[in-house]
Amino acid sequence: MAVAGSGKKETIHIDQAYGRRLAENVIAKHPVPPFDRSPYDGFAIRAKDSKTASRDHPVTFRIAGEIAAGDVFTGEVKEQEAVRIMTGAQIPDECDAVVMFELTAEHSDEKNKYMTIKRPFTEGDNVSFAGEDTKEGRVLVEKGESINPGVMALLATFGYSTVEVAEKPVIGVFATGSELLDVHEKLEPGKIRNSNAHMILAQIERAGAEPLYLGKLPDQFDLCLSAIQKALGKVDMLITTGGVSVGDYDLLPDIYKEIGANVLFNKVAMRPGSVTTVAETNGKILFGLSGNPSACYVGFELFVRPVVLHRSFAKEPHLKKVTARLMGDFLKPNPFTRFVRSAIEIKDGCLEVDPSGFNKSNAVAVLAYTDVLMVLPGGTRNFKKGDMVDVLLLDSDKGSEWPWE
Ligand SMILES: Nc1nc2c(c(=O)[nH]1)N[C@H]1C(S)=C(S)[C@@H](COP(=O)(O)OP(=O)(O)OC[C@H]3O[C@@H](n4cnc5c(N)ncnc54)[C@H](O)[C@@H]3O)O[C@H]1N2
Ligand code: MOO
Ligand SMILES: [Mg+2]
Repeated sequence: MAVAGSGKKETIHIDQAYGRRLAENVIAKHPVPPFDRSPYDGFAIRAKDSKTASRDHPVTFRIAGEIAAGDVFTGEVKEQEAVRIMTGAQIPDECDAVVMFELTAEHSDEKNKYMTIKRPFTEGDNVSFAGEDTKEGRVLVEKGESINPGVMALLATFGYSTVEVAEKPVIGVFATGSELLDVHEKLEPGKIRNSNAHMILAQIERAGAEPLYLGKLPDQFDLCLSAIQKALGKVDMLITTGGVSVGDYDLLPDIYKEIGANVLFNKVAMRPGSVTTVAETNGKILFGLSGNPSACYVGFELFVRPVVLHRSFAKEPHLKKVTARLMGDFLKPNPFTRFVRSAIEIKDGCLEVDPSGFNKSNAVAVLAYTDVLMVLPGGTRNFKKGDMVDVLLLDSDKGSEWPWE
């Protein structure tokens, strides 16, 4: 976690807050509701005045006034008096119950308006009490949590016109590979379009960081070296895809050496993404993700995303782990822990995981239907339909502390 660094805060306007992560606790600055109020359109009464009311002996109240939501009743409510009150309006001090319009009958004479009821009410009937939702001083949402629409409601409730949030780390992205074409270019022999960059830019956004696309680089040492050196000044972290394995044109390992980066690891016992390399130089983290799309995708979610969340004060920065039932056999042996890109659905009240389809490290089609990474531990094999397995949720803003026990 030392290398992961620490997060920075910034203060933003509430209108920009949706989707960001809190850098401060959201505290109830006053009780909610702030005053006893009516949950119905009806009449506020003193419950004791209704004690004798029954079908045969209705009790009559003189209507002493009316209060709309936003108004406050200034008079005094006396014995056998009621005040017309609307939903959300503050209940007059002397009153302690509310009768819905539907349970009253109204009439009037030359001087006054009246209403009658045919049943008694007790103190507190139909009162929405001050503080029943939340008491003052309660921590409602903790620093590090994501600001969802409900949190937006709380920020507004308590007058947070500005809010402290985690600054989004800026993550630069280079796609490396002389075979790469831009998205608008026509296919030509031996070439493919650069899909990883667009995928990673979206993953960066999903993780809550700021993507900075720096372009694609051909597999030429000097060019890559100077581009990476230059880019480091502009970003908090730098992702490259491709060129990280043992091929003649896999230049990243030598580039890390040349810039004197501290390589934290350059292989991981997992599939896909075994070539994932992470290095650090002057407080900047370099993620050397695989060129293979599925391996690149998994490398991001397992290694980059947790760093983003850690810097955003999330207490559980790793992907949320839950269990699911396998929808079909997965018989392949797993010499190393496998993270299978899979879809999920709910069937008979149970989460089911479908790992079917072409699922190699270079697979791209499956990614469009990937909701989870199904975790099959190293040293296992022959998973059967119906087996319970761990899955890591990709679209949840909740996390796990450390999901891969
Ligand atoms: N002799 C060995 N060969 C390989 C090993 C090994 O251990 N020994 N590891 C294999 C594994 S596992 C993987 S994963 C790949 C990793 O390769 P690199 O990260 O070096 O990536 P590249 O060689 O540049 O490209 C691999 C593959 O991905 C395609 N690619 C690259 N960039 C993109 C992009 N931006 N968008 C879409 N596709 C991309 C590229 O054309 C290649 O097909 O190495 C194995 N080899
Ligand atoms: O790193 Mo490779 O993705 O294990 O296939
Ligand atoms: Mg390679």
